[in-house]
Amino acid sequence: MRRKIVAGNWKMNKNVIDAQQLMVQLLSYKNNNAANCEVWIAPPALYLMMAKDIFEKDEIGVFAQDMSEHESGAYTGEISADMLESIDATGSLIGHSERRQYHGETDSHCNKKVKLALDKGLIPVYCNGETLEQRKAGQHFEVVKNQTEVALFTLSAEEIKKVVIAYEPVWAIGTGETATPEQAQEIHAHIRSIIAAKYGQEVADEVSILYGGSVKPDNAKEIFSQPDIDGGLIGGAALKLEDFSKIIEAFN
Ligand SMILES: O=C(CO)COP(=O)(O)O
Repeated sequence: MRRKIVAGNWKMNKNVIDAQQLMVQLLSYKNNNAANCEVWIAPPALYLMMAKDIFEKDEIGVFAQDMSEHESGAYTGEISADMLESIDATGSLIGHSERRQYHGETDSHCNKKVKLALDKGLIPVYCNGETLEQRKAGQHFEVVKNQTEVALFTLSAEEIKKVVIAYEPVWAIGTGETATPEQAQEIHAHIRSIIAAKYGQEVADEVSILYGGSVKPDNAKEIFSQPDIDGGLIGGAALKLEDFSKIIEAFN
């Protein structure tokens, strides 16, 4: 059975007081409501240790938004897989489109990061997805195939089963424009078939593939009901308990 997940990517939002408040609200929500999925958050790195303190029984998975491709050393501003392991973080997002767009991250960087994360027992949430131009040019299947192969196909079958993939079409991120459930399902099935072609269907069936891009309380249920969509990576709607909890409940 592959895992079902609702993950919130907080991006660069909230000061420490607001971050703490939302974490405490989330904990109380989680303790008082049965969820049919795992709940994860990726707050800014500065708040990861606070998150680990608040979710001391691992009620909610705690993820970095990025981690270094290097093990340690003179890389100012970066955080390493080792550091994440040392605070018992659950994992890290890797290759988010905003990292690609603003920080020049490529799939070969992602490949190194995914491997490092796995070596440290962290869950990599590998993000991919096409731009608007690529979709308009009909290249989306090819782009996502290439991204997936470059970033993940040096992994063993045992390793790839531990990776969570988040398909996030760039044109749907923060735009209010969502892929239709059918458009998302089509790419999710495509990603699974690419994995199946290399690793076999059994392995492919174990890989959780999340959808991200303007998931909101009013569209989550339909998106999550697609057979190859195992949950969501939520941006804007993860910043308020009211919205995020409704998205979690879309699994019920
Ligand atoms: O980038 C995203 C999650 O990583 C999606 O962001 P939005 O939900 O704000 O579109």
